Amino acid sequence: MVQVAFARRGALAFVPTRRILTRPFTMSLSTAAYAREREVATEAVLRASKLCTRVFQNLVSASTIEKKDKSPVTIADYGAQAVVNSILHEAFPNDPIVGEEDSVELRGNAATLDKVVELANSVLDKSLSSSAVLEAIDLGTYAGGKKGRFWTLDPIDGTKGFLRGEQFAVCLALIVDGTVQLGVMGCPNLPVELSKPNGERGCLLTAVRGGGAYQRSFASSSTDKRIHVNPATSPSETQFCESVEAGHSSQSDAAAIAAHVGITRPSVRMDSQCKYAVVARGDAGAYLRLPVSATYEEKIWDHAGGVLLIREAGGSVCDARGRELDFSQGRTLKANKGVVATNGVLHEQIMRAVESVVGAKI
Ligand SMILES: Nc1ncnc2c1ncn2[C@@H]1O[C@H](COP(=O)(O)O)[C@@H](O)[C@H]1OP(=O)(O)O
Ligand SMILES: [Mg+2]
Ligand SMILES: [Mg+2]
Ligand SMILES: [Mg+2]
Repeated sequence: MVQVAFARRGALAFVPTRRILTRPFTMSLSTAAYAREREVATEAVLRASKLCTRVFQNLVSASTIEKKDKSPVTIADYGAQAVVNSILHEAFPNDPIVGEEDSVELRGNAATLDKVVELANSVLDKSLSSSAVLEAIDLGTYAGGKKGRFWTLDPIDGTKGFLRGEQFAVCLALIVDGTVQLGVMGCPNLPVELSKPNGERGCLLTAVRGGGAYQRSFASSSTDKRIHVNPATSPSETQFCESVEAGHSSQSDAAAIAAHVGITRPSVRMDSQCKYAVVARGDAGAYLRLPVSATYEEKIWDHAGGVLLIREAGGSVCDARGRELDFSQGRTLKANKGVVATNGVLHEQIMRAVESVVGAKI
């Protein structure tokens, strides 16, 4: 517990200086806060990531069906949600889950359900029946809210990126009384080093509140390495990161904001919460998500883990109006509009530009 206290504000004053200097901000995983949750979440996300990669390699072209909202959803989304929910429920049977998917369409499609069951069982140590898989998926129907502890899951964030063979992420976070305490993100297609796109791919990113942000590669021998945001003090030294989909975030407003702060490098465009990961590890200076619709409400599972990663890597996050993101409002971030995540140093400067470009219209 002593080592954990080093990372907590307030506890620092009681720790002798020499010990701070010799073991700065280190955490022992066995004694850290939420250690068991982190272990279980990591296991769940890695198994779900394996399932997604298997689907992409073998089945994706044959198995895309359409949800009523027309967004693509594959057997991988369902399978990953079944796997993560089932592992979470076994370890923490009293914890509710806010998950993106539900089983409604799957219940009317026996052939697809069979594939989902086979897939889920291929990465689990047990054999779930069809009804157990449906029940596991529907553990994700919790409404969220201000009080208590719950998980939020996006089994595949960036389904469009997944279908294109580009970036997607399995995103899991633990929220307690409205505050994100743990985030675990599996990014199967993300290069371990962005500058080496043909190098090793597959990253696990983890953050515990007050305990730092870490990355390791999917390779089994890999160990967690602490990550930090880019130290750039001038916007011109860095670039923005934004959605591939112009319908999810205004790329023209982002270009205007970049021009305003003197960024000349093109934005890094990628799908999913991988954008939070690349800002947290310093590949980009900021992630802008700028509203294109007056009515769209961001979902908590699209942001919870990523926001914690940014903060624990030394960065800052708020919405496009400068408000704190509020994860206590239910399944959506209905009190917020858009998201701006930065390396911290550049936050005020970027927010001034955001205000001047989009302030009047959001
Ligand atoms: N109009 C919209 N504005 C912002 N985000 C959206 C919109 N429609 C869908 N999304 C969500 O954006 C996320 C992907 O973002 P990105 O483009 O950054 O990868 C998905 O979770 C997707 O939700 P859904 O999974 O329900 O389709
Ligand atoms: Mg979706
Ligand atoms: Mg999503
Ligand atoms: Mg999704």
